[in-house]
Amino acid sequence: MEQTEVVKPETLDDLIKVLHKIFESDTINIEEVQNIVEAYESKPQEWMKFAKFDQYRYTRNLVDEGNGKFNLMILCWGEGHGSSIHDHTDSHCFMKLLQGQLKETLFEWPDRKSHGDMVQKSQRILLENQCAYINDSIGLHRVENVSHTECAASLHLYSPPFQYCQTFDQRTGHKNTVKMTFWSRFGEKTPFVSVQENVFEVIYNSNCMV
Ligand SMILES: N[C@@H](CS(=O)O)C(=O)O
Ligand SMILES: [Fe+2]
Repeated sequence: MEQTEVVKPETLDDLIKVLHKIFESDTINIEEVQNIVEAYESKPQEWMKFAKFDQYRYTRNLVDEGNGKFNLMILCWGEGHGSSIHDHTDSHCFMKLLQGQLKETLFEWPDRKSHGDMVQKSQRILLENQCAYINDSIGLHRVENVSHTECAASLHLYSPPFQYCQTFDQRTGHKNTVKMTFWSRFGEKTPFVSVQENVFEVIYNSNCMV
């Protein structure tokens, strides 16, 4: 497979330019993207304008629409904030720590026969500048900022972009289809996203096992 030379992106803008180039192609090399995203050394002054925190839950802040090929966003995690167990709608998901640390817990997809607790596969702590990767064939995950004193920020790239995903109840494996919202887009707070609205807005409760 053709591979663009791994040149360290010096700034977030550089990284975005390189990503545009890579995603022009129809086939993407996961390792190449992971290496390039990891090579960018996070500098808060470059991404601060996108990093908008909420008191109650993590926020999703759109940075770039990748010519329709990917969505790049910064997620801001206050102390103790975490996501539900969820899938990634058949997309590639790259996740790089810009600041702080996050705990990622991987789960197996529940099957029809399974009752009760979902099966946990592994757990790891992601450190600053690391870039993790997940897709639906690897499994489901939950991400948490377990720190009581530090906030965290992470850069996520999803390709192709998606608006809906499924969340899962850890105790039962029951799933909901949810719409994902942006707290801000291109540095501007999204109108009408109130504090009552969840990151994952439930639109369809299947109320039955997967
Ligand atoms: N995939 C989640 C964030 S995470 O917990 O990986 C989202 O896009 O909101
Ligand atoms: Fe995720």
